[in-house]
Amino acid sequence: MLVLVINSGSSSLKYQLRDVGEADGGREPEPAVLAEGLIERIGFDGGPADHAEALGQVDAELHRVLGDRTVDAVGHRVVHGGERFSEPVLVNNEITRAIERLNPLAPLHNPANVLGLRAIASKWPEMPQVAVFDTAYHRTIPEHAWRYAVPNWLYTHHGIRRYGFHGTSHQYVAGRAAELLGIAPEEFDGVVLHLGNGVSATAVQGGESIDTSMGFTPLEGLVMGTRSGDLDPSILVFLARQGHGADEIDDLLNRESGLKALAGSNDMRTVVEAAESGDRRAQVALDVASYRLAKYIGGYHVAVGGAKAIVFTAGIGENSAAFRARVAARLGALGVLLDEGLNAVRSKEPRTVSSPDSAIQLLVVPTDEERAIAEATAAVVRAAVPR
Ligand SMILES: Nc1ncnc2c1ncn2[C@@H]1O[C@H](COP(=O)(O)OP(=O)(O)O)[C@@H](O)[C@H]1O
Ligand SMILES: CC(=O)OP(=O)(O)O
Ligand SMILES: [Mg+2]
Repeated sequence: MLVLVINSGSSSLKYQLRDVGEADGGREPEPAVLAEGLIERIGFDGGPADHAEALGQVDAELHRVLGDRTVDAVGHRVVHGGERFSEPVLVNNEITRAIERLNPLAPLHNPANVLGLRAIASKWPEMPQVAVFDTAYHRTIPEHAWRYAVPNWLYTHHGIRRYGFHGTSHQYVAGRAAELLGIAPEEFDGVVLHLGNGVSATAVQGGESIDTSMGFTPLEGLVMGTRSGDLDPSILVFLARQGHGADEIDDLLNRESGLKALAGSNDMRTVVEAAESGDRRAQVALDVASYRLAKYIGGYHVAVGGAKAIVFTAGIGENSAAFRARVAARLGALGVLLDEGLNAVRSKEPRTVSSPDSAIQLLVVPTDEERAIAEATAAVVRAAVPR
C-alpha cells in the first residue's frame, strides 16, 4: 500500500512516500521510502502561497516518482488529539472539526495539521486520510500524573491537564528497545528520552506510557533547543505585571529560551564544540540540560518501579555521544555505567552503549515517526476498507 506521510508545520510541509507491505503474521519488513521532501516558506516570499499550493508541488514530485501508480492513503502527524483520541483514526469532516477545536491547545502545530487535512480533502476528495496523534500514546497516563494541582474548572472548562507529546516516537522506540532486549513490548519497563529540537522523557511501564515530561503544551519539562522547559509559573505573572504581553512571553519561552538562551545556539553540535573549546556559557548550558534530564530519569526510574533500560533517541540522543556521556555521568547513584568505546561508535542501528556491569542498560534506538505513521495509516485503512 502506498502511503503518503504528511507532517505539516505552520510554514512548512514535510512529506514521505512509503510502500507498506502486507502483514504476513511475522514482523513487517521496513516500508520502502520512495520519495521524501520538505517544502518551506509557505506563505512567505519565494515560497508557495498556502498549504494547497505546497501540495501541488508534492503532487508533481509524486507523479515523477510514481508514473501511473497512485497513492492509496495519506497519514498525518497531528500533534494534539486532546482527551478524545487515543488511537489513529480515519478522518472525515467531523474528525477534522474536532481536531480544529483543539487548535488553542497547540497553536504552533494543530492549525497547520488541519490545513494539511483540508488541502488533501479538496485535492483528492476520495483519498482515505488517517490522523496519527502525538498525544495518543500518553492516554494511558494515570490521573495522579496528568492532573495539575489547580481548581477543577481549569480542567472542566479549558481542558487544562497534562497531555504529553512525541507519543508516536516514544511508542515506536519503546517497541524497538524491547526487541533489542529480547522481550515482548508489554514487558518493557524503562525511560525513553526523545532528544531533538523538542525534548521529552517518557516513563514506560509494561509497554505503556505512565508519565511524560511535556504537559498541557510541548513547553513543560526539559531544556530544549529554544524552549525553557519547567520554571516557576510566578515568573510569567511577574513579567505580565512588568507590562510584557502574552505574545511576547510566549515568544520568550518557546523561541528565545533553552540552549539558545543559555549558549547562544539551539544546535547541540555547536554547543558541544563551544564547550569543548572552553566556552563557559556552553559548558553551563550542557550542565543545566544534562542535570535536569538526569533528575527526570531518577524520578521515572521510581515511577516505573525500576527501569530495565534508559533509551536515547532523536537528533541529539542518536548522534551526540558527548551529551549521552554527560547524562550517564550523573546517573552513578542508579549504578549506571557507560561503555565509552560503545558510546563512541556511530551507527544507524539500535544498540547498547552501557557496560555489562551497568545496573540499567543504556540503549540508543533511532526513532522513525514517518515509518510508524505509515504503518498505522495502512493498518487503519485495511481495517476500514477490507479487500
Ligand atoms: N551529529 C550530531 N551531533 C550532535 N547533535 C546532533 C547531531 N545531529 C543532529 N544533532 C542535534 O539534534 C537536534 C535536532 O534533532 P531532530 O530530532 O532532528 O529535531 P526535530 O525533528 O525536532 O527538528 C539539534 O540539536 C542538532 O544539533
Ligand atoms: C510536540 C513537539 O514538541 O514537536 P517537535 O519536537 O517536532 O517540535
Ligand atoms: Mg522531531
